[in-house]
Amino acid sequence: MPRIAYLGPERTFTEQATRRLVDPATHELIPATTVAAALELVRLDKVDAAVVPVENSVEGSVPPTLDGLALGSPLVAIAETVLPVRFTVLVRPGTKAADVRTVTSHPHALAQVREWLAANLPNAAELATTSTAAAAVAVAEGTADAAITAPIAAEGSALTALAADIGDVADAVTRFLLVRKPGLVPAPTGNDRTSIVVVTENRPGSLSEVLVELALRGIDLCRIESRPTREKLGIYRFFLDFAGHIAEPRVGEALSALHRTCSDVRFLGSFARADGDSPPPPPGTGTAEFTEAAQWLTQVRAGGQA
Ligand SMILES: O=C(O)C(=O)C[C@]1(C(=O)O)C=C[C@@H](O)C=C1
Repeated sequence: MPRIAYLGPERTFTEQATRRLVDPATHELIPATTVAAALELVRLDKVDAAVVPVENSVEGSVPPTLDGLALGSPLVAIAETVLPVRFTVLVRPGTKAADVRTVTSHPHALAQVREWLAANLPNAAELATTSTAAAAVAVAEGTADAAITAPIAAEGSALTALAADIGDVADAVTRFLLVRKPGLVPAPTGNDRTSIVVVTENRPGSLSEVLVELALRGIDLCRIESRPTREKLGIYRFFLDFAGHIAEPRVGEALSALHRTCSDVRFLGSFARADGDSPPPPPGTGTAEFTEAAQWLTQVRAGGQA
């Protein structure tokens, strides 16, 4: 049975995302304590793939996931899913709001309920945990008074809900990736995302040259984000997500151009998009037009044009 690591323990948002991305009846789900640990299990061949959170609509990207994909031996995403994110506040039975001195959760979860905390638990100190489910464990063990968890963490728990269905932004969502070692790229679906990370030279215009390679080919950029390379101040890695699949000529040509001109390009995957529809390629940038233009060039090179 294929083994899939995920950010655990059980009852995290990531576990729910994993259950959407793979069939739990035919895959063994292995909880890992951190994103880095889940990715390491893949690199060490202890599991076949891992599910990790990559970005949230309120708090932005998940830095351990970006760094974990950019550094170390290559890993690629083969699928994604987007989950709605609402939270439950779990306490030990009998605890009232006035008793709560410490509230714990994953930093991304705490960031999404900050207004609720200010209004309802203004005196509680925040403690970071590795996941929302780890926060529930901390409360059960008595190391914190309240946990901000996924709604599913309340099910079958000895803890009780002080509040449910909270979150400062009503329609918050988190996107998760299924990643594995490089292998066959999933077939294009017509609504795909390609993810890459590039390092450019620090000179005027180098980032805009990257963007121009995409713009020239009518490629819709969905996300751009920078993280430090850790070498020295001022040198960054840029994470780019854009519509399209590496099998499409326009995407392939853009990637080849970036490979020629950037200091480093790492392909992080082409896979079916879960967050809406990609716009159709603008005129002149569709697969048929690229194919026709390549045939025309071949003919001209062979002296076939009058
Ligand atoms: O702690 C969890 O339950 C997770 O799956 C992690 C995570 C995240 O990294 O953003 C996932 C979704 C929520 O946004 C809060 C936390």
